[in-house]
Amino acid sequence: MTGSPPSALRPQHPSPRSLRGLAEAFGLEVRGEIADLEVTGAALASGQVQGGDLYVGVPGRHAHGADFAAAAAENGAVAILTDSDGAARAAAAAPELPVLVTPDARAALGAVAAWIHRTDEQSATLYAVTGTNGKTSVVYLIYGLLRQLGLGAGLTSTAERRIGDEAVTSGLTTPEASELHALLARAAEVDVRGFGVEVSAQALTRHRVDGLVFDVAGFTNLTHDHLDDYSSMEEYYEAKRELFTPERARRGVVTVDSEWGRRLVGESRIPVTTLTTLPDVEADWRVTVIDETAAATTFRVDAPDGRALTTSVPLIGWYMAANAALAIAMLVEGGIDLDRIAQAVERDDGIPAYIPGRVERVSGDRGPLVFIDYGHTPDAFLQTLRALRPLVPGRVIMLFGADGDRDTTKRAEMGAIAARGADIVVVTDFHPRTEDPAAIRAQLIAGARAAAPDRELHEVPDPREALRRAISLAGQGDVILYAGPGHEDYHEVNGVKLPYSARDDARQALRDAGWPA
Ligand SMILES: CC(=O)N[C@H]1[C@@H](OP(=O)(O)OP(=O)(O)OC[C@H]2O[C@@H](n3ccc(=O)[nH]c3=O)[C@H](O)[C@@H]2O)O[C@H](CO)[C@@H](O)[C@@H]1O[C@H](C)C(=O)N[C@@H](C)C(=O)N[C@H](CCC(=O)O)C(=O)O
Ligand SMILES: Nc1ncnc2c1ncn2[C@@H]1O[C@H](COP(=O)(O)OP(=O)(O)OP(=O)(O)O)[C@@H](O)[C@H]1O
Repeated sequence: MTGSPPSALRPQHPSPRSLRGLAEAFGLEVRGEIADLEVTGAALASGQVQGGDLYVGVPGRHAHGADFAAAAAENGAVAILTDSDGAARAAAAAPELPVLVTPDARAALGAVAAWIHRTDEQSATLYAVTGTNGKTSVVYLIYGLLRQLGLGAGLTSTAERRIGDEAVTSGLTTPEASELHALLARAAEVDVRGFGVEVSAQALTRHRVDGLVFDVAGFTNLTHDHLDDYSSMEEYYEAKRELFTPERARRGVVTVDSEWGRRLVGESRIPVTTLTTLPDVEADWRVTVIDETAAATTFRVDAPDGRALTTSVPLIGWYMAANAALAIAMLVEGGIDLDRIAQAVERDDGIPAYIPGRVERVSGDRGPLVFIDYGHTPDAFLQTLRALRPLVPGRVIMLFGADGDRDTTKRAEMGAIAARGADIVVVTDFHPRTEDPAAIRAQLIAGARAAAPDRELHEVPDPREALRRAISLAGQGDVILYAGPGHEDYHEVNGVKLPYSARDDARQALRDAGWPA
């Protein structure tokens, strides 16, 4: 998400389709005159409607989208697709706007958007990645590898939507189906051969990836998160498992390091191949980390057919090797020969991946190492602290907060893991949204105190000041991990997104402290 409204990548030369044809194809009830109307796109938010769009009005938590029919019409919508309740609302709000009625407009949207954008004729290989942590990373690694192979590539992630070199900042992790199909249509215009999609559990639950079948689905891991949206880990798992069905994907690659991954293999309804980083776990693909430095992680991948590849990623931590290996295995499952990948990575001396805000180093060659990370789950904290510890002789200083209005049950555990794994913790504010920021900090601190009562702990509400405090405590040979903000460029307080880039601020704070950055 961004401080300013995210823009979207859409086809530049859409071929209009008849609205009458759409109504007939989907058996939609029509209210109003649509005889000569043509449609070129679809949008689920009135503010995102462009001329020629079908506006899709769905009920939400706060409002019914059909209530915004007038704004959609003003922006150029040719008609509204909505349910019967929405039809009555639309008639009141924008009597001139034709209405197409369907029982559940959100459920219809994927197929409708695919029809409008002709994405059922898609020729790019589609890769979907799900799991709690690592989705964005794997999607960027797939994109990086495809480009390395000389193939046109695209991606959608929490950080960006990207087609070739063209990128826009993301709103949701997984776009609504209207945006996703428009992206794929744009990708087809520029001959993208492979496209990576980060698929959240919410996307599967909310029809966002409807209207397409992925060629390869990948699974990273499943750990505590989103227990505000799902009532239990079981329910959260079941939402993710949905990706491994023939309606959603043709084949899969499952990381079996976790119990959830092993269970998924048994319950998948599509053929899957397995991957592990653990020596004592059975799997088709095996990943062995060879070397970890502050600049790169080197690893070996053993394929099921006996071939192997040794390479590196300019990313920190064993899990980036796991993420890169998953990307490689998914490409192989998608039809790319492993030897071709091996030649490309050997030629370039590794995989040239850049993942915005994922354990991203902002410090220079003197002073403390400073990494900005997007980790906001207990497991991401744990794994990243583990990855960083061996990189420095000195202390690990961890700076973090926790999202307001999101899963509150993970906070104590996040505090505990930080206090156990770091030498100094600095607790700050991170998107308090509508919650009392002091209460969020108190939950984190309670978790930290319970786990490591003697740990040096600083509570500094303002993130800018907190970062300066962390830097003032650090010297050469120490590392600062600032977990949470990652690539983001805002700090959300009470519904207002204030401009704030942790990466820029950290570089400035380092320079102010006399270190290069
Ligand atoms: C809880 C949830 O899923 N909310 C989603 C929902 O919003 P809502 O129900 O609150 O919508 P609402 O405000 O009642 O409005 C209803 C409808 O009217 C439309 N509207 C509203 C106002 C207006 O002026 N014009 C207009 O058209 C809205 O676009 C919406 O379609 O419909 C919106 C429109 O698509 C989504 O943006 C919004 O996602 C919110 C931002 C969200 O945070 N979702 C989270 C749960 C989420 O999906 N997260 C996952 C996982 C992240 C991860 O990887 O960790 C993700 O994929 O991002
Ligand atoms: N394979 C992994 N296992 C555990 N932790 C990981 C893994 N990969 C990345 N991480 C950690 O999780 C954080 C988020 O990584 P990434 O953005 O790739 O995951 P994600 O699944 O896309 O998360 P989100 O959906 O919240 O964007 C990283 O910044 C890092 O701290």
